[in-house]
Amino acid sequence: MHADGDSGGRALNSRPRSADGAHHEGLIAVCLALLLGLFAVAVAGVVPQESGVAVAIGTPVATSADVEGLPLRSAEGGRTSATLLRFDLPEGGGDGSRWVVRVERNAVESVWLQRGQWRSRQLGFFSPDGSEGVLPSSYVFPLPAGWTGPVEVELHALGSVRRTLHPRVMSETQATRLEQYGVAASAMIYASLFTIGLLALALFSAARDRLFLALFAFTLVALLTMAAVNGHLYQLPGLRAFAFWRLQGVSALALLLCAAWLQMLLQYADANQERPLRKRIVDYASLGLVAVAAVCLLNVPQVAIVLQHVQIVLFSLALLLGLGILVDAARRRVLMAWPLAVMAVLTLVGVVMVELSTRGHLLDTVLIRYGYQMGSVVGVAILSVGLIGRIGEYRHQRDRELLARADTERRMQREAARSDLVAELQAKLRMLPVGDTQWTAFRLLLDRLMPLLPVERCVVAARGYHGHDLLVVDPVECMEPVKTQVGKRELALKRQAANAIALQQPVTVEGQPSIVAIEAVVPLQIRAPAWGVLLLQRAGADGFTTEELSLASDFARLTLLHVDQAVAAVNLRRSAELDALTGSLNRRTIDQWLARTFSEGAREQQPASILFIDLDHFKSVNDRHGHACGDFCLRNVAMALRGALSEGDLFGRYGGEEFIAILPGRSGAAARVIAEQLRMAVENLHLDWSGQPLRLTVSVGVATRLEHEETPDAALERADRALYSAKAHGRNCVQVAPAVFS
Ligand SMILES: Nc1nc2c(ncn2[C@@H]2O[C@H](COP(=O)(O)OP(=O)(O)OP(=O)(O)O)[C@@H](O)[C@H]2O)c(=O)[nH]1
Repeated sequence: MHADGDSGGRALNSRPRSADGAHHEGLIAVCLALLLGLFAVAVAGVVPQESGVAVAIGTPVATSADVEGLPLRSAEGGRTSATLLRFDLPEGGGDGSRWVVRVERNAVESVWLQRGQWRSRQLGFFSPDGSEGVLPSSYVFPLPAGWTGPVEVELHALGSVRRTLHPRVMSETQATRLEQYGVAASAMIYASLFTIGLLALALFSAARDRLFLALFAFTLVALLTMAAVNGHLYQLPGLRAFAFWRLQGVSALALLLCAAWLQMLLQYADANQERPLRKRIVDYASLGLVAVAAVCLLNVPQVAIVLQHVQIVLFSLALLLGLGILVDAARRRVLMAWPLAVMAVLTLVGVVMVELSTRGHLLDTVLIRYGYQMGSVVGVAILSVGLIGRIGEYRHQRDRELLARADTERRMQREAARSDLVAELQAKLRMLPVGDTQWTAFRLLLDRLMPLLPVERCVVAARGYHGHDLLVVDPVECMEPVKTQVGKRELALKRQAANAIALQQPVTVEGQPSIVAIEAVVPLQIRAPAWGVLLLQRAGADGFTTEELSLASDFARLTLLHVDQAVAAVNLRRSAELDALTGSLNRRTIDQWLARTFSEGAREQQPASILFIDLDHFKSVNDRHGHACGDFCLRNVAMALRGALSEGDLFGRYGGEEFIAILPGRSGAAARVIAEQLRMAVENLHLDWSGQPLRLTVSVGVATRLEHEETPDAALERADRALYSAKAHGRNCVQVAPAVFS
């Protein structure tokens, strides 16, 4: 079974939005369109018909009217406008209630009705009367009960800028119904903006993105602006002072809203990064709008008159600029840009309609009055959805970063484990005997590999690797069952060891239908006929990733490399230190040990002795049986002599048929005894060369370090003379050199 896992991270879409994201956006847009449709149908069904008594607008009383309705001119200098309303009142109220004159709430200083001595209460936009109720949408003047038939009444208004009023006569019940509708519409608008504002704050605290703080600010300004436009701002105790700026305050807020809208869109469409020129244009436009808003707050009446004509142009320009940003964003497939663009167009149309109605070109209806505001709220809601959708993009981005970081950390962890393994292999394998080298190396391999791979069992099985069979198991408790399993699978494992790449296969247990584990077989690159495998077993059906398998292969390769190097180094060291024929220490090594033994003996005031051992009449062996027999004898004599020595004694071939034994810590007497043992060991050696028995003897010269001697030269000379003496005494004997030979 091949590993089919990914390489540590799934490929993530790097495009700004996936097809899936576009699909979601479409779904959201459809839902919003449906909601809007439902809303429109509900509004159409709920808005009461503005039926009532026909009102004929008569000749203005104080100033001339140039548009239908009631034109109002600057109130500076105390001028008011008044017009004569003519209507015919049937007997009693339309539905049993009183007749009222209802005028849509427009930004006038004050408005009232007058007929002869009778004068209605005086109502004002900026100073709402407590009796008008919560969130009033009109000025309502109840008419005296006795008025029936043709009635002529003057409508007086005082204002700072030109406004067109649309008075209507209707029953009080109908006026109340219209009023309730207005309250509901404005309450919905404020509540929606308030909720979106709170949502923006919550999103800011969750996502810590300034974009949501900008959305909160935008929503707040929108809420204030709409409350000011509808005249409700001045009902709130804390904000009543805003009435000081009259209409200019409303204009200032509306201009600020336009600036906030542009900045918001810039952030939303991410244009500040991609379109530097447009960002500059939008920044300048926003600055310009803020500057005009600041001028408004100077409260100069002339500015108010000029603004009355200019502000619609500024609003439209801001909306168009925003529309441009949105269309561009929609082309770049920014989430929710198309629905937002549509809402921007609808809002633009709504604003223009309101302006036309203010100027008397259109009837002032509740739908016109609140329609564009509701459109704006829906726009803000769409904007919020678009921005919330961006959270998904942030999440993708963050996921990508987290994955990349996790990947880097994992790679660093593996690199660290790899270099630790190399360092440990180098440090520990240096001085070990060959058999221990392999076991230690594979133990290190498992120790380093297991924390990196979640596995339940790790095994190294090798046969004939540098002459050794090996089975290293982690955890060690599994040794016995693993030994049995490996024994049974020996042939199969040998075949798998010949593969070039790691494989994995399911592990099943008899009687169980499902896979209980996955086993990876990583071949060890050992030269045939030796072979070896690294077996990794993971519980469950989750296989190993190719990355994991290559990691295991890499670690195994490194381990083998270091074992091979260590074994080669040991062999090299041996060949440098040992005599090739007999396997004893060679002359060079013996010289080093001699120097060391003597200097240590002198430093620690310890005795040390030297034995020179020379084969007797060896030339005749060579001559009689040939050099091969001579070599055979040398090997066997060396073995016998080595076997007769104790641990701690050193033995080497000094040259030709001459051997040397170094006996650290041995006095002359002890050395004599050992020399005698060596002599006897050779004498008792029964060799056989091509059916012919061979008997050999050795002569031994013994010398011991004198108290002052730090180097072996003199002692060597004494031992040599003692050997010479032994030869002279008939061979096959031991001679101890006196302290000074005479
Ligand atoms: N086969 C073999 N012979 C060696 C080797 N090294 C030295 N010899 C032989 O050892 C013999 C030494 O002979 P000699 O020095 O005359 O001494 P001997 O015959 O042992 O006689 P004594 O030492 O006086 O008892 C020579 O014939 C060398 O050729 C070796 O590595 N292999």
